[in-house]
Amino acid sequence: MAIIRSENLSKVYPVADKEPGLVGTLRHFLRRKYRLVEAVQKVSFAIEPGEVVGFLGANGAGKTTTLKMLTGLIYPSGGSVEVAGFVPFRREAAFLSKITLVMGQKQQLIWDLPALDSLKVNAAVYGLSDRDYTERVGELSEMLALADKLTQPVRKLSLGERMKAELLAALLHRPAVLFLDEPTLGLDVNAQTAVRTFLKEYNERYGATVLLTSHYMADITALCKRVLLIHKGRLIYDGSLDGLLDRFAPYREVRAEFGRPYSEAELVGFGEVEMLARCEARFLVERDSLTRTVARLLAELQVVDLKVSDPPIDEVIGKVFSTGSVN
Ligand SMILES: Nc1ncnc2c1ncn2[C@@H]1O[C@H](COP(=O)(O)OP(=O)(O)OP(=O)(O)O)[C@@H](O)[C@H]1O
Repeated sequence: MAIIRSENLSKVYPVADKEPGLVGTLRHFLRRKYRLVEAVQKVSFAIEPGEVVGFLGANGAGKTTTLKMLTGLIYPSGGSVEVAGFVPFRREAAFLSKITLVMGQKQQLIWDLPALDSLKVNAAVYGLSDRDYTERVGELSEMLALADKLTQPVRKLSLGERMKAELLAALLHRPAVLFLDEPTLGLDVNAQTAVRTFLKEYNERYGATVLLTSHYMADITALCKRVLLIHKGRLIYDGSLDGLLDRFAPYREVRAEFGRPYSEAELVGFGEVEMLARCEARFLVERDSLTRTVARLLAELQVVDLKVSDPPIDEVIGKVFSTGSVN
């Protein structure tokens, strides 16, 4: 049975429009003008326990708004939502102990205090016993390689260490559902990898369900078999990461090394030439004609080496975001 279920979930924000300057302010004061922003429109999906699902979309697509509705921070304007058997916006204590929301750009740890002090506050809020508290802090800080950092004031931690400490604080009550909004935002490559590895291990160890947004495709490819793609408030794809490539990138990338240089004119018949440098070339070839094209390349040209791969997923997603093409 699904642990997260969203049916026709919608959110409309009324946004006040104010002209600039003093006159604009006075006019706005006397007669307010509102415009409606349909941030999320009839979004439906269901997520099973233990799944790690990537939530993708360009800036302003509606990801954070959806996460806020799933965690009960805002009311939906329409549709229904259920998480772990609860209606999120009722914000019942039993619901809050089942979920966590981590936002890469927000922090809950107190800046001037050691993380351990904030963790004690969280333990009290969630009513953890001393035994559970000690055991969980020990286990999580070991998984996050953070043990010797918890006694330092948070402001003295590096960005990566701070994010790891934030995760520790967010997971102390061992929630069943993790909503992660850009958990690796701004981290260097090593810290990103550490956070990713931790999330994977956490999901495997505790069977937690994870819904994750990230602008770093490496996070998505490392963690998520399934992705949801939202575009201008509408869900335009729900399926496997591979299926996303099939649907939005109906071509494959062929890299070839030749025994002699070829001109672009000699190569255009094989596909869209993306790169040509002396004896090397990169083409985009339609998936449907891939076998035929490769056979022709081998038969008609002096091919020394040949490699076929999917185009980089960042490129594919970037194209969907910029063109809005859903076909
Ligand atoms: N409190 C609000 N009041 C009015 N409009 C809002 C509010 N919050 C978000 N919006 C608008 O709703 C739309 C969706 O925003 P949202 O923050 O959900 O997008 P997002 O996919 O999370 O984007 P990003 O990746 O940039 O964080 C945007 O057009 C945004 O300007």
